[in-house]
Amino acid sequence: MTTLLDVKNLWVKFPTRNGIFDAVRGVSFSLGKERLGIVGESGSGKSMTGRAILQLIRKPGMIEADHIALQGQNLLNLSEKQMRSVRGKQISMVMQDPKFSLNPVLTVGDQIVEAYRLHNKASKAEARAKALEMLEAVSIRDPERVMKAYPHEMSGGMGQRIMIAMMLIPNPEILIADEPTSALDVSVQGQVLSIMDRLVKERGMGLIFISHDLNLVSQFCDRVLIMYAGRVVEVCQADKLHEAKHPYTQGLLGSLPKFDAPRPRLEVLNRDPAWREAPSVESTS
Ligand SMILES: Nc1ncnc2c1ncn2[C@@H]1O[C@H](COP(=O)(O)OP(=O)(O)OP(=O)(O)O)[C@@H](O)[C@H]1O
Repeated sequence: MTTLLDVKNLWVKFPTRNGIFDAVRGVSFSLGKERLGIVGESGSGKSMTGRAILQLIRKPGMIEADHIALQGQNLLNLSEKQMRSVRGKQISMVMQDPKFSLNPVLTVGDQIVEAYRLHNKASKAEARAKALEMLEAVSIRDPERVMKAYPHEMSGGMGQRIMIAMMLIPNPEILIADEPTSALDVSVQGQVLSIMDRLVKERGMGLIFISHDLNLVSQFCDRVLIMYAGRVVEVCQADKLHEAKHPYTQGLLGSLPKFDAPRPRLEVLNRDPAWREAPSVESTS
């Protein structure tokens, strides 16, 4: 499999009053043209891992790694200016809530046109035609009308699809989606997922899909990294998640509600302090 991204020994550190807090501790993985899920409970370091790849950790937070290699090029050696061109152009990121990412005072159309012209030499008319095409690609039914609308006039699902359209304009090799569907209801969630799925298949893109939803990730992704306390504790084929070997993953699976076999009480995940330091389990075969 072609490796698009290789992350080796990634640490994200925050100085606090009580010393350095390691939010991400020695995470390593590679990404091909696939859908790679990152799951784990709140605070396990999923978002920080995604943001660190794009060097979007706010100071005084620090990123350290042996390398974060994008097709062989170590991103850690790039200047901020070079990094700006990687962001968006080669790697795009979609966040949970589009309301915070879209500019509220510009129409959707103006924002997409602007994003397109930032990355491509194009006249306004050409950029507009491209914007309409992009909106159609993310299954927006009436793109002419949507172009004239403001972000607050959009539903959550529509806003998220618009964000995905904007992120895809520069044709990135990698899309990092951080809880992209958690604010959406289930039917809209399905639409957004199928759009991302199509893009991975048709464009040969690599997708990092960050989520706390184990069921969703096991159905949608090809492989899954399970994070606990800043580390990857297990790597699994998504469809084999139920055969996971690490007690933390087994605990997470055990604490999911089951609708077909209701239990009087959900299992509580008992965390073993030894999990914080134990080596990660590779169960991809
Ligand atoms: N500026 C900061 N200073 C100190 N600690 C931070 C800072 N930002 C994040 N953290 C800590 O880093 C850890 C990892 O956070 P991260 O957002 O990656 O978790 P997550 O797994 O994505 O959780 P969630 O699912 O809730 O988004 C958390 O314990 C968080 O409190």
